Amino acid sequence: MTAAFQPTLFDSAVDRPCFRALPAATRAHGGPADPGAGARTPLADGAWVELHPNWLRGADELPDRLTRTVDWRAERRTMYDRVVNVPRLVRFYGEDEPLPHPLIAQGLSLLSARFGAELGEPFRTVGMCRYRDGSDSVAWHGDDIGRGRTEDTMVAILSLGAARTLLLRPRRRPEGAARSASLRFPLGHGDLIVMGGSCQRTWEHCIPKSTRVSGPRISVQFRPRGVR
Ligand SMILES: O=C(O)CCC(=O)C(=O)O
Ligand SMILES: [Fe+2]
Repeated sequence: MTAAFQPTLFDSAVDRPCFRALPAATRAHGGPADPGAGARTPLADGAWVELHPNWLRGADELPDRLTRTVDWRAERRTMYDRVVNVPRLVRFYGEDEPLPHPLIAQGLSLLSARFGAELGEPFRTVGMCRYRDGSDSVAWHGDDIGRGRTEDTMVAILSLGAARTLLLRPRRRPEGAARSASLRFPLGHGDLIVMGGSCQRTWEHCIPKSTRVSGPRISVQFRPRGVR
């Protein structure tokens, strides 16, 4: 008997993209060093993070589709006295702007349904980054342009395509102390990470460059009004 690949009814059902229901928040025990999957991990200074692996399942064609259909923008930024290329492509969809795919719109409303009551408002904007390869990255920062600088908020990120690692570290560093190790969140295709509480102003996150990246990645960031 040959071991040829035979798609089954079950496979085709799995192939249809669908969002997994997000479990109600449960608190992880053991503190920040143990970010348990699906659980809310409290971090120092009123920040927290939730990781939901495989939130979006079966959307294998979505990264290519977005790559082709989104009008990606290359940005340039002044760093000290030089103008440099931002090492990723971006596209920001403001409130009420048509979103580039129905799954992105569905994700936005599912996040609002799940977190809106606690957040006190819906998610409204969608930012997207395209990391073409392991030399694309985003440097340490908090999403603190706007309300994230002064208020608690939430930023939810859906990761598509190649796996990349998101790092988180506290901004505060006791005088003279070495920086504590950053927390590592490996994000694969379909995974969701939600940063909440004071995370954008008391912690920083980044996607470091890596030589061990298997291809392009797109991140989809869902934010409430006035957070960027
Ligand atoms: O690509 C990611 O997962 C992070 C993107 C990010 O932090 C941002 O655009 O503010
Ligand atoms: Fe960010």
